[in-house]
Parts: sequence; structure tokens; C-alpha cells
Amino acid sequence: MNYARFLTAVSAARKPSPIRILTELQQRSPPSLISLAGGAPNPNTFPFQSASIKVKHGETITFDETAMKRALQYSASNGIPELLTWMKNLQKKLHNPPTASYSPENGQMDLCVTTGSQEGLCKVFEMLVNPGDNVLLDAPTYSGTLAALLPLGCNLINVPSDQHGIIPSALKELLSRWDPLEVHKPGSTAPKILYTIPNGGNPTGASMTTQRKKEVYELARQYDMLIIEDDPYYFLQFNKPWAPTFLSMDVDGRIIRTDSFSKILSSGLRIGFVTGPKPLVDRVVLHIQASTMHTSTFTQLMVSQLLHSWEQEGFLQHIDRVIEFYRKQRDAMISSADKWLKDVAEWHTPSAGMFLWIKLKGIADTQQLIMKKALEKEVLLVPGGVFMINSSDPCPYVRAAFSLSTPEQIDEAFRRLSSLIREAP
Ligand SMILES: Cc1ncc(COP(=O)(O)O)c(CNc2cc3ccccc3n(O)c2=O)c1O
Repeated sequence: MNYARFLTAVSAARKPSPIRILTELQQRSPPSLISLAGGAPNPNTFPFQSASIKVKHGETITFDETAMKRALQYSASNGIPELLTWMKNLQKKLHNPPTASYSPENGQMDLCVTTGSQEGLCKVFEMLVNPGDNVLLDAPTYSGTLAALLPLGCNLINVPSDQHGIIPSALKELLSRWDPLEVHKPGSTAPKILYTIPNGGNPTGASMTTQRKKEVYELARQYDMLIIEDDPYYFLQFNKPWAPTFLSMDVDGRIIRTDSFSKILSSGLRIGFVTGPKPLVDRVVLHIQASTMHTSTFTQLMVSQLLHSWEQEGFLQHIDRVIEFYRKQRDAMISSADKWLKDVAEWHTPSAGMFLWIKLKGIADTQQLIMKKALEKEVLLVPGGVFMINSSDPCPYVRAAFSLSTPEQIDEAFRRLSSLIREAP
């Protein structure tokens, strides 16, 4: 793969920070080295001494004085070593990526920690997207992705999709505007990236089938595109075996995958990961160096201690508990939708994630209904327009999350929504 062709001029211009080079040199040197180089503060001056964090299923996490001093200090931009190693081993176990055995220059699987997958997405888009670029994605899509992409001045092209994700024949038809043999020619307008949320899509709840992923991957090979696999709901798939990921079929090193701990460990700790070819992950890390420097060391150490005490088996047992919770929530929402909305709305039952995408019958656009009438009825949902490439396009859908409310609250909310729809002019 020629990764240089995908980089923006800004990303290509990024250089390693000299200070970070010195810090890493120091970390590789024997303790006899005396360093007057690093501008890091002396942790003996910090007011925090120790911490003990009780874990529901597992050992208490403790930060003694030595651990606390490390937790409160700067750390490596790509992530603390023990968390990186744990995550790389998990990616290899779950996805067995072909690129794990490749050489760095040929796209060896690498990984870095980001402050939520939101940071990872934002930095990946800023690495790859120039003003005027054609970018493919299946709308409706996550509003945070639109917020990161639209200001870059690119041209977002919608790839038709349904409850099973991107429709490969539609992608093939869309790409037929370009000659695959000419995509590398200077000035080619052929799309270089495709973004999708393959499991429990936000807002649609859609999950891609394995067959569709294989067909989409082959089209990406034909047109030399990168695929950004944004997969924060991967661990919220209600049925096993979990769907094979694009990363698991990536023989070329053209998949950039974003994972998140937000839906399974904590959303407030802000821990995400970018997994992809080393030449591209390196560029994301250089951007981290120049922006946040790194994700909170304390947060990374806390999560790393938990994961090491659980090991992969304990982590996956925790995931099973989380899945059972969201499956029950999903079932409660579907039951209430059947009870209150059957003749006024349509939906598909999601097999992953935390969202139900509901089409209101006889209503062209839900914006006003939700923002005015629904609030009067004291029920809040997200009008579908916010997930569209052009948010002013009329959209008859609303997104309902089954993550926070109790089954009883969901039932009452849908009773209120039902009466609202029936009263609509
Ligand atoms: C497909 C997809 N990709 C990336 C992310 C970002 O997750 P991160 O790892 O936590 O950074 C998300 C998070 N989605 C949302 C977040 C959110 C936060 C506050 C309030 C509302 C929110 N709603 O509604 C959301 O959908 C997502 O759905």
C-alpha cells in the first residue's frame, strides 16, 4: 500500500517532537543516566498521595505512592506500554488481523490510545481529508462524525444502506463513475475513504452482514480506498458469534478501526483506540503529540490495572454482563414499541448497540414535532435530521436510546409519543 497518497499536506508535514524523542531516549537508558533534559514537573510536589478504587467484579485497584507519582506524570503519546500491549493482544485474539505479521512499512497492525474514539475519528479524518475530497459514508450516521467531517470542506457522498448496513451493489454502482485503473492519476476525484459503523449503527441500529463486509472490502481493494471502521458497539452485539470485522479480513492494510471503552467500562474516562497500519497510526500519534500530548496517564493506568487483573477471560465475562443488560433493555423497548407504536410507526429490531430508529408514519419531518410538541408531552427523542448529511433535509425518523431509562420509563415515554403522533395535524 502507498499510504502517502492518502495523507493531507498537514499530516505529511508533522514531525516527531524533539522533546518526546529525548524522553523516550531517557526511558530506554540505564538508571545511571542523569537527565536534565525533561521539562516535566517533580511529582513530589503533587498533592495526591495514593488511591484505592473498588471494582464490582475483581480486585481493588490501588495506587500506592510510587504508582500515584507515575499516574500523575506525563506519559508516551501513543499510550502507556502495558495498556498498548493488552489491547494489541486483545485485537489479535478477537480479529486475528492478517496485518499483525506484516512489516511496519507494509502496514503492520499498530494501535494507539486516544481520548475516546471521538478523538481518534477526528484525528483520522484530519489526517486523510482535504477540502473538496469525495468521502463515502452511509447516512444517517453519528452526528459526532458529521461534526468532525463537514468543517473539513469535503463532499460527503451517501452510500445507500438498510438495516443490514451498506448495500454493496449500490456502492459498486456509485463507484462506477470512476475508472479503477485511473484512481492514482493526479487530480483524480475518486473517493479515497469510506466510513461506516458496522455494528449497532448510530442512529439506525443497523449491523453489517459478513458477506456485505467482504463485498465492500473487495470494492475498497478495487478502487484503493481506506475503510474507517468505527465500531464502538462491537462489544454490544447481542448474539454470538460476533460478526467478523473489516480488520479481520484486512489483507492489504487498508482498515483504520476505532474502538471505544465508553459503552463497556466508562464513557467519562475517555478511553478509545485507533488500530491500523503503522504508517497511518504513526501520523495520528504525531498529531496527538502536537495537541493533547497523550490521554490521561491516571486513566490509562487505572484501566490497565483492571484489565490485567481481569485478563481477557474476565474482560469478556464483564462484556457478557453488559450485553445481557442491553439485551433486556432492547427487548423492553421493542415490547413497548409493539404495544404503543405499531400502527403509527415502523422500525427494525436491532441486534446490537443501544438505539432504535423509528419511522413515524404520515409525518414528513420530525424536527418540529420533537423539539416543540414532544417537550410539551415531556418525552425527548432525537429528531432524525441531525444524523443526515444535510441536517435541513426532512426526515420522518426519530432515534430512541434504550441505554439509560428503565423499562417502565420507556413504556411511559412511548405512550406519550404515541398520543403525540395521533394528535399531529
Ligand atoms: C458511532 C460512534 N462513534 C464514536 C462515538 C464516540 O464515542 P467515544 O469513544 O465516547 O468518544 C460515538 C458516541 N456516540 C454518542 C456519544 C454521546 C455523548 C454524550 C451525549 C450523547 C451522545 N450520543 O447521543 C451519542 O450517540 C458513536 O456513537
